Amino acid sequence: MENKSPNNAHDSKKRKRVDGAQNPRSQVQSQSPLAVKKQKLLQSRQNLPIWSRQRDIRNRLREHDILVLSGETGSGKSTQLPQFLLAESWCTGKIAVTQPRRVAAISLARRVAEEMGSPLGSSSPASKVGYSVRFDDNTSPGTKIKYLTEGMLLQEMLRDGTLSQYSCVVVDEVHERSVDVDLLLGFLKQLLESGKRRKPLKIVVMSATADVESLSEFFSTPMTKPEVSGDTSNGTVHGDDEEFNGFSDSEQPTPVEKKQVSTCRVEGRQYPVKLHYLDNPTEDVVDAALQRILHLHCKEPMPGDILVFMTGQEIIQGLQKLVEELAGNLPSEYPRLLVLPLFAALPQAAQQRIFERAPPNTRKVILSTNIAETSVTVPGVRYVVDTGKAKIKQYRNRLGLESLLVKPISKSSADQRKGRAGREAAGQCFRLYTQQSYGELEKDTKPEILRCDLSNAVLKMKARGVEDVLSFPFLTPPNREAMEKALLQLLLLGTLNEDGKINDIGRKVARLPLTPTLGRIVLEAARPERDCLLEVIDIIACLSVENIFQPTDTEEAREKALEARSQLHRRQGDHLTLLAAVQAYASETSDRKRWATDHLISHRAMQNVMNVRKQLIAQCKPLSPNPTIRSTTDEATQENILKCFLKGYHSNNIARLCPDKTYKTFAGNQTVAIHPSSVLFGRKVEAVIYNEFVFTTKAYARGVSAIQLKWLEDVWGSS
Ligand SMILES: Nc1ncnc2c1ncn2[C@@H]1O[C@H](COP(=O)(O)OP(=O)(O)OP(=O)(O)O)[C@@H](O)[C@H]1O
Repeated sequence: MENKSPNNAHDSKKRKRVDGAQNPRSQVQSQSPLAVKKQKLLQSRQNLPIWSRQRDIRNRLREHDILVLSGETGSGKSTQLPQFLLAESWCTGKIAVTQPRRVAAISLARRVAEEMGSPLGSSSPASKVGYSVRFDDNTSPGTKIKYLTEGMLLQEMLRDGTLSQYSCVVVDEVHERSVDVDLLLGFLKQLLESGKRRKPLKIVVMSATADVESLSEFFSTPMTKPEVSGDTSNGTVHGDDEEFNGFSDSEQPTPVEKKQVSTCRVEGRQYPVKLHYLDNPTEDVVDAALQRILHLHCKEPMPGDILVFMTGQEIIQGLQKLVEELAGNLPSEYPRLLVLPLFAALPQAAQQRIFERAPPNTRKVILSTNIAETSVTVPGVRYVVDTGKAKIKQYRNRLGLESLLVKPISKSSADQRKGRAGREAAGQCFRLYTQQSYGELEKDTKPEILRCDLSNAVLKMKARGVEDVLSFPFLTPPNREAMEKALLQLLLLGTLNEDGKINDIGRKVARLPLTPTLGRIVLEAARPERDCLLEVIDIIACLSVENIFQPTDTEEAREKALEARSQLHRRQGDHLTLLAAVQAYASETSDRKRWATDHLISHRAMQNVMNVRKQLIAQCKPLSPNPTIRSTTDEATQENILKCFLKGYHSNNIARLCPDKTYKTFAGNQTVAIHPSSVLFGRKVEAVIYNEFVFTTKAYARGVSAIQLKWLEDVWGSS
């Protein structure tokens, strides 16, 4: 039968096998699934617009240290450019490729490993491609190309200031302008100008919508005075490059050579994307998305998956329910619908499901926040539905409050969203707004540094030895008031000394993969007086993942949840309730999944909590090598746990009850209500701490616990 097969591909495979029989070496090669896949992907790589620019790009980087590369979405920047550079004689170390988000870092590493015929990450010492994201370092000693989040590269810079293991840093999707990317650009500029690297370091900055002019100017204009006054007191190891001690304040400015920056534009994309707008604005964007999904599903041929951009987790889960209900009622001749949510707090394994091909006769519908907006290729997606909105972080200096607000996206974001279609074949993008509304959008999203709490950024700068943070080379300098506020907050947290220098606590906090606030809470818990490190880690692990409690959006659901979780609820509030849930889950030895279902708790979120908890315990070992396990029914322990949070939250996340029975925040004197999801909902206590200030129909505090005002003296009085 096999011999008579008319299938050419099959024949050619067979021919290869016959050839291989004569040459054992090629037999091994031709049979290795990795090599077969590599060969198969080579063809598509060669069709990418960037392929023909390979020689040009390599030449530019031989002559220049800095390249600003722009090119349309899907032209091949993220996957191809690092591979082009591997064979260059200057490339003796690794190539770091930063991404704004872990979902992109992981999926790009997986794709590039396939393209190179390499195993991924730590799965084999022979692996050439890996990734590193918070709580997951998947690299091997042989890793040459490492995709990592911007935050992870900043963490690496705290340990190795000259990035001595790298020959090249590619800063991808720079248009997103996260705080981390802005810090990274500043540090890289300082590093290049310091002349402290023995081996060359090449920098590539790229994006589809990069502001090439500002970036070139930023890198080519020398700093008048180098700003880094190296912090060597933390025992930093700098690898085999010369130590990057920076410059002390007393040193005279050294003339810095003007850097030549090369710029390059890659034109074109492989497949077109047809754009559609609404004729009239819609009032109900969720309903418009639902209608569009069903219309596409019923009218458009298979295959063709749908990617929908929504604002946040709750709205995504709501729409998921609606789509699933309606899809369940469709006549059987229609293909099946598989709805997959995607948002930041979702565990990694669940996020990665979107990259699996849909089962036969099934259409994938991915409901995503803007985390799938840049860099990712979701296999199978032909249609993008864009609601035109995103949750955007907003910081109000005066109040010291950071909140997430739903706002219209920028043109640049809309174009990135559109670019998620047309990556494997021609695609279509449905914008659920009018063409006029598109015209009215801002060109770019405002850099995060102009609209967020800067304490994390400032602590990172201080930990890296930047004394005068106000003159750090920022692509867009942040508001001075916000910087001063951050400095003050770090001082109140006890991470800086009165003279503004980082202290031991600050250094320890900067090394934890947590915000300064959460890091300070952990450090407080490790103090012998408090001695509740493991318990606080359990709570912080919960705060680092999606909500562990199943949503209760109706009164009936709320009552059911109250009953199911009654044994876990703690009258002191949500922090100790989370702790009770984690401890009960961890001690469940028979059937954890069942336990989670019975308590209306997400098993998936709990698995993630266990993972984060394990990693935080490992990272906190230096703080307390043998932490005690405390009885959490003991009142003194409960009080200590809450005092640790009070220490970290300081006056920012505290509200007290006023005579008119409303709660008012300490910072800003804002009226705030306890969120209905809290176990303290409806209760009146003298004061509360809370994890989040959110504004939906009104201002709410979420993740709330009761505290006593008399604790303040004990907590804030101590260093
Ligand atoms: N995981 C994947 N599965 C299938 N095809 C992929 C995958 N990743 C990349 N590709 C293919 O490679 C092309 C180039 O992707 P790449 O991410 O390198 O482009 P890019 O220029 O960086 O795009 P963007 O600016 O949108 O991030 C995609 O359009 C797609 O055809």
